[in-house]
Amino acid sequence: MPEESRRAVPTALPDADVITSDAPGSFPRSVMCERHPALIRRVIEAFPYPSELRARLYALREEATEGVITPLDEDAHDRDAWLEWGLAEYVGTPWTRAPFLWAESYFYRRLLGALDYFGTGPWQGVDPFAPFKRAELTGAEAAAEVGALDSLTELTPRDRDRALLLSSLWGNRADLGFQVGGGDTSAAVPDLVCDDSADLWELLEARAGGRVCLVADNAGRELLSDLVLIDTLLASDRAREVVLHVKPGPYYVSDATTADVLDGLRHLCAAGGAAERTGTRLWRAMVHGRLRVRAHPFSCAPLPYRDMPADLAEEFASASVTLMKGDLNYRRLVGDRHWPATTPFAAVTAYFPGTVAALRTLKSDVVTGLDRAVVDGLEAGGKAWRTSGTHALVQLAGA
Ligand SMILES: O=P(O)(O)OC[C@@]1(O)O[C@H](CO)[C@@H](O)[C@@H]1O
Repeated sequence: MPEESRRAVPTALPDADVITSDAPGSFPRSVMCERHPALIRRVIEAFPYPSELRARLYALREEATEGVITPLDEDAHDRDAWLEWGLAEYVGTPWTRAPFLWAESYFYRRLLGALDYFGTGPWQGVDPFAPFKRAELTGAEAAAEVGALDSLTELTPRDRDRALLLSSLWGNRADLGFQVGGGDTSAAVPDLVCDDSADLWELLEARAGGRVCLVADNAGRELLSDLVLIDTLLASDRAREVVLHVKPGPYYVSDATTADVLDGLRHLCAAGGAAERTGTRLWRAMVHGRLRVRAHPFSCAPLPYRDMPADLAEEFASASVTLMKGDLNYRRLVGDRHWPATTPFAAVTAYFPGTVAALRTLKSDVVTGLDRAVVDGLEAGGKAWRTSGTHALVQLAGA
């Protein structure tokens, strides 16, 4: 079994195979062999890349769908990090045989490399996903959600809290990689297969005045709702400080970077009404240090959080709660394995330093912490409830 984590999983947990994209017809296989080629096609259509960059993208598409993993260039700036993350072990392995989490992450690193994102030439730092993220931020849905902030004042504080948490959770379905794969983001608020939100708000009240870490997922609409959630935590002093973890570079199409946070803030400030007041408070919070943005290299690592470095563990340990947003962060939090869905969430996150809450729309196979009856009901429904984006969860552990 390929090693997904570099640290042994405690024996108290059920034996669960690491998820790979080896099985024909599986969701991971469709991501590696259909969604990624579709993404390469969309990126090429979105930019007037010169032929040598297009050729590299086509070569990556061939390698990542039918070939074996090849190493980074000797002079790659992050080669040591990737060697630390297991690159030498996987070179020569068919992409579909490596852990899905590892291979998918490496695909995005290689895509940036193919486009000279880390180079010193004219394409340095050009985010290949920027057009998609920008279009989502300026789209009709985002405008409607921003406009809805004006009516939040009509809600009771409790209802406002619930609405904001659901918005942050619901926003997670709007990830562009999911949409590239034909995911439906138009359905109503996702069914909650597990809902610890009441306990989460109770904990935030009890630990008022602490530091909340929010590990962001997608830019655009999801990030806007995360920013509004952060504002309400700061304005109500349920958080003295919020540390917003973003990615150090473009990742998984729509994952948020610092540039996306600034785009989101400017979008709120320019929207007028309650959105403008929210954006202005958040801008001031950043200036005065109550809202800090962090872009740790491990946020783009191909490994589970079980392998996180000490400095990141210390930061999460110091938080009153760490809010983990999205599907990819969930996979990294619990370990991307074929866990039985009833495996206790507390058991698979027992390693995590401090209290952690996952807010996630289900868009991939892994899930834990569900009641048997809920699983039986979902399975009876016959639909691809794990990957369709129609269900979501709020799970809390380590309180
Ligand atoms: O973390 P997000 O944005 O909620 O979702 C990311 C994600 O669901 O998209 C990929 C498929 O496109 C999955 O492999 C991955 O987990």
